[in-house]
Amino acid sequence: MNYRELLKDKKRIVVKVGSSSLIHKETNKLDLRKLEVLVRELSDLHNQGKDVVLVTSGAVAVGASAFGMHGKPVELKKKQACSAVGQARLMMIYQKLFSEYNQMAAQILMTKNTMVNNLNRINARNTFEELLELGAIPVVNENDSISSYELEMLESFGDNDTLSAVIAGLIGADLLILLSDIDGLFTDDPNTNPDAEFIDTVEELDDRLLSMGKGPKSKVGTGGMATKLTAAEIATSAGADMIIANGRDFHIIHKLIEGRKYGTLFAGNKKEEFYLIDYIEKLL
Ligand SMILES: Nc1ncnc2c1ncn2[C@@H]1O[C@H](COP(=O)(O)OP(=O)(O)O)[C@@H](O)[C@H]1O
Ligand SMILES: N[C@@H](CCC(=O)OP(=O)(O)O)C(=O)O
Repeated sequence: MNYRELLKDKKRIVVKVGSSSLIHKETNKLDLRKLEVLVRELSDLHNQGKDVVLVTSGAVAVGASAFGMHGKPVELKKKQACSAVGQARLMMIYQKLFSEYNQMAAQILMTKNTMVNNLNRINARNTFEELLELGAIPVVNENDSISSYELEMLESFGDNDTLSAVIAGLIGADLLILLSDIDGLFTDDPNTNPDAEFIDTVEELDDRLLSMGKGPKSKVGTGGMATKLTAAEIATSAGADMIIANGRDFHIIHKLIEGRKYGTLFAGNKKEEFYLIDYIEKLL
């Protein structure tokens, strides 16, 4: 049997969408038609009886456009102010769209610090479990406007790729889907190397594969593929399958669940002794 055919039986699915998949590049404003498709796809997964968690970026970009800024701000406190305004707007729109499909959207804002602290981590897990039990769809982002730990340690925001994998591990998800502006993992960044080859399936993440995303990281300026491969390491070690696919058209979500061949699939490979905290500490 084709491994991808098993995807239709997944019960608990985390979907992460990057800013680039949600925002009109020219204006930094939300692509509302795409958001509608995203929400409809997730609502339908939920109607199929699956637990669904959405990890969404976009707060800084939406806030920047609300303030009339051109492009995303560089200065940290400006980014924080933008995320405070943008997160509220983003959530208002998700709430409205999910309610049109009779779904209950719930907001959870997290920081790495939340995950390191044992009590906070257990609280977060309990909240996710209760929300899913009650039939809500948690909508998650980093708590950018107050995430002082990351600011002190890294002087920049963390990223939602690793956050979504940590959440997948925390709640025992069996599938993580990262929707990006690229078709999946290539042997090198295809935007800079025309000879880069597409990788369909990764059964075992080894150092050679992990290094493929590292080089181009500095060139692309964002997390790029490096953070997606870190996410793959966490999610697959926790036992979840992970897919990186193109978020150009969010209809891809149901196509992936149907087992159709899009994106790069990383097969879950649960480590005998998997302790999420070990992986989180490596990120700090
Ligand atoms: N080995 C690779 N395979 C595919 N894409 C890569 C690779 N290395 C770097 N990239 C870059 O990663 C980008 C996607 O990451 P990113 O810009 O952070 O997207 P998102 O906003 O969706 O998280 C691609 O557009 C591509 O330029
Ligand atoms: N938390 C930030 C985005 C962080 C992030 O990982 O962004 P992206 O690389 O677009 O997924 C925001 O909402 O603007």
